[in-house]
Amino acid sequence: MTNELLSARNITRRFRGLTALDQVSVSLSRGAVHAVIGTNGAGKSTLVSVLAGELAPDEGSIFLHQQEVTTWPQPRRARAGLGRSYQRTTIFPSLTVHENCRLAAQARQQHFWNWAAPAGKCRYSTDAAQHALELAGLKDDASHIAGLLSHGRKRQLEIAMSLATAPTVLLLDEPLAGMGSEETDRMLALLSSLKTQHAILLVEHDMDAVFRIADEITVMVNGRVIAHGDPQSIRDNPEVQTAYLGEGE
Ligand SMILES: Nc1ncnc2c1ncn2[C@@H]1O[C@H](COP(=O)(O)OP(=O)(O)OP(=O)(O)O)[C@@H](O)[C@H]1O
Repeated sequence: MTNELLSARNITRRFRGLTALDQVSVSLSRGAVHAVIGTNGAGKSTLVSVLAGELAPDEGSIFLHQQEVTTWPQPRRARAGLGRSYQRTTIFPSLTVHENCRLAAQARQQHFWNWAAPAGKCRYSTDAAQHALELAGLKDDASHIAGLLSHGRKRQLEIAMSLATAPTVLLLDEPLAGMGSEETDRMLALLSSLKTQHAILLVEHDMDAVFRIADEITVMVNGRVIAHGDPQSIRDNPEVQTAYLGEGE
């Protein structure tokens, strides 16, 4: 049985005259963190948006669980197991941690006959929220007001909200941005524990963290993939050193 849960083949996306993605291919497998790195404007966030179904590609194909989903909109991909987090926090600050997760779960599970039902009465979403909080290490924060959490905990909550939708694939756009070293350590431990059951794509600028956590790395420059491989081969790749990491690093 293949562990490949998502693959994108030869994706091109243009914004008027600019080619933000140029024939980009990536594959995500259960049990692996696949980091996508690159300079500012390389196309990393565009790639995440195309994979998530928020932006349509001009060319190329996307497969989720071996099924072609290229034309599926984002909600349908989410229901099929694709979860994502954003560069900026997207929580509801006045609700509790548990309520945030419950709403995320309910959004996936929503049926026309229970739109009017109070969220707290929906057994599925309450259980899914509880499970997500446990997975994300936020069980003890369940009753806390989300807006009062530390920055690191807010990012954890975003991942918990994504987990509440029961995804198999997680697309994480800079989950470590703005974190101190302790928060980074905690998030990396969380990603390590999640990867056993999920395929994870990690867009990240923190190179130390990338080389600590990634099983494979794709390097992008100006919309193109210039290298792909295990962390050691990326570190040793002269084109990567010149174009991105800086010679001598
Ligand atoms: N909606 C849009 N309309 C026009 N151009 C866009 C749009 N979104 C992205 N771009 C351009 O596409 C290119 C790739 O942007 P993208 O945000 O994907 O890069 P990135 O690698 O994520 O950068 P960063 O690391 O700074 O977040 C950039 O030149 C950007 O200006």
